[in-house]
Amino acid sequence: MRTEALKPIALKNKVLGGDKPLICIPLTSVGETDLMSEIDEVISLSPDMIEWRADYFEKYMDHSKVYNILRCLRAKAGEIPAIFTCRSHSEGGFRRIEDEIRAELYKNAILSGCIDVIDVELSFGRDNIEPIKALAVKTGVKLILSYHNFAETPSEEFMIDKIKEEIDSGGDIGKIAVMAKEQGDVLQLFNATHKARKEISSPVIAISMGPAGTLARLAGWMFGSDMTFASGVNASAPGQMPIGEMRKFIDALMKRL
Ligand SMILES: O=C1C[C@@](O)(C(=O)O)C[C@@H](O)[C@@H]1O
Repeated sequence: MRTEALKPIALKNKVLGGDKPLICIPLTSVGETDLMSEIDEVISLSPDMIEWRADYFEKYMDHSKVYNILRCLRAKAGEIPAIFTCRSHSEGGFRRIEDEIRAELYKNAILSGCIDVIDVELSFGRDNIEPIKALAVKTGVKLILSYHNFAETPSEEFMIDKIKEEIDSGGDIGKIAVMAKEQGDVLQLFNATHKARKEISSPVIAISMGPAGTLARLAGWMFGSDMTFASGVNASAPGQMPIGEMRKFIDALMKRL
């Protein structure tokens, strides 16, 4: 097995794939006014990164409103890097949005100059991913290619292959988020992360969802996961916990290493 040196990615004043795992908080408001106050509340919690889950936003069809939110987010977040995500319904998205519209949202978000990273499902397919990737490369936006499974934790081999496929398909960062039904599933995810880390030089994000997956959200970084998600105002996935609790736990573990 190859052991590739990890190549960290600098995002504003943060490093993905550095010594510390980054903690990201998602924004999940449906309405514009709520979203604006959610941005303020989330920033007051000082996350390492912020993810805008635009699939929650009711006015996703209104270009000028979407652009306005992106500009506000950028202005308020300052040096906190931002991820733009419009999750597909089949992989846990809040609402059903047509592929063409999602592709356009991603392109507009990249061109807005307000975001640092986009998160696109690998299942969006080559024809959709390639033009998004080309635009991202041109503008210096990093691409997370991701896989979500809200039903189960697939086999270790499947998860490792999925991460490799994400990187081979143009992802700067590979991500898997899978449902843990019992603690054995978390062990499986840890093993997959640990092995993938040895074979892949790009940053990796590996998450176990659901209550049984809690340990992976807290300690996944010890096995090679470079980012974890915490709840700010709302959770965007099962098992997310408040950032304060998460930070204390991670800091306690890091101090002893
Ligand atoms: O894919 C992920 C991970 C996640 O699903 C989680 O389990 O924390 C939360 C989502 O907002 C994010 O896009």
